[in-house]
Amino acid sequence: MRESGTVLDALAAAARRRAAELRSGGIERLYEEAAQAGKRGFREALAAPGLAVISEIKRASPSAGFIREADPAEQAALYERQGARCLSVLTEPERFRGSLEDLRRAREASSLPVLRKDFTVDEAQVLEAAARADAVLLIAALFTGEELARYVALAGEVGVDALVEVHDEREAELALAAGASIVGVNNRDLRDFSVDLGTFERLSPLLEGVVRVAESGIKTAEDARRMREAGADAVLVGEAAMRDPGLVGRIAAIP
Ligand SMILES: O=P(O)(O)OC[C@@H](O)[C@@H](O)c1c[nH]c2ccccc12
Repeated sequence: MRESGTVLDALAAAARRRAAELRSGGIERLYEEAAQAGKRGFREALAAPGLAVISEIKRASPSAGFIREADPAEQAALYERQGARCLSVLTEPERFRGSLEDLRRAREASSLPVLRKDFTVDEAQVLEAAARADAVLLIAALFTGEELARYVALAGEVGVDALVEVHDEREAELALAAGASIVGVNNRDLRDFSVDLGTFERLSPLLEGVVRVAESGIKTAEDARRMREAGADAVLVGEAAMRDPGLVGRIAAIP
């Protein structure tokens, strides 16, 4: 596991505490809820022809601070009108000011597949996501290779797509070895919040067999075009789309 930054460690530790509470309610119940949930094809939406935009609902972040207040239902409907193919919703409460209620309301207000964006570190959280969303984020830096493979398999068993997020070559190899079918390259280093779109350009050739998502630091349609030219099937845009949803429409118009 990469020696990750203190913010990432703190977020993962908080997620572990929440997962323990979740688990205390009974893991069987979580399996039942996951099994009953309907699904919208997250992976299919990203794999369809043309550059897909995953538009994120994020009120704040450690790197940007407070971004802006948002009603998740209004934001979801606005993103859908602009041509987003999927939504990403932050559910981490402390540093991102998200919630499961945001996830529920965003998914209810649109027809788009929704990714639950949080610091998943436990089986219970995968099941919780499977009952409420169409995809779950697995950050490779938080797992050993064996753990990552186990969580990717679990996601497949309970019918939720897994977006495995990587930031370097080693993690890209881990994601492929774990059987990931969707890999997001985070252009932001979660240790120091530095952003380099070259990260996606460097790692993309390693990921040709899977659905490739370029995440973070995409501020203009030109940035998105650059990711497309480097092999991206999708771009995930948060802060810039929260500040200017019209950006989603400009990116969705890229052939
Ligand atoms: O706001 P940006 O620079 O467009 O980044 C969006 C998204 O990639 C970012 O929010 C993100 C990528 N991976 C994460 C993991 C946890 C929380 C957030 C993230």
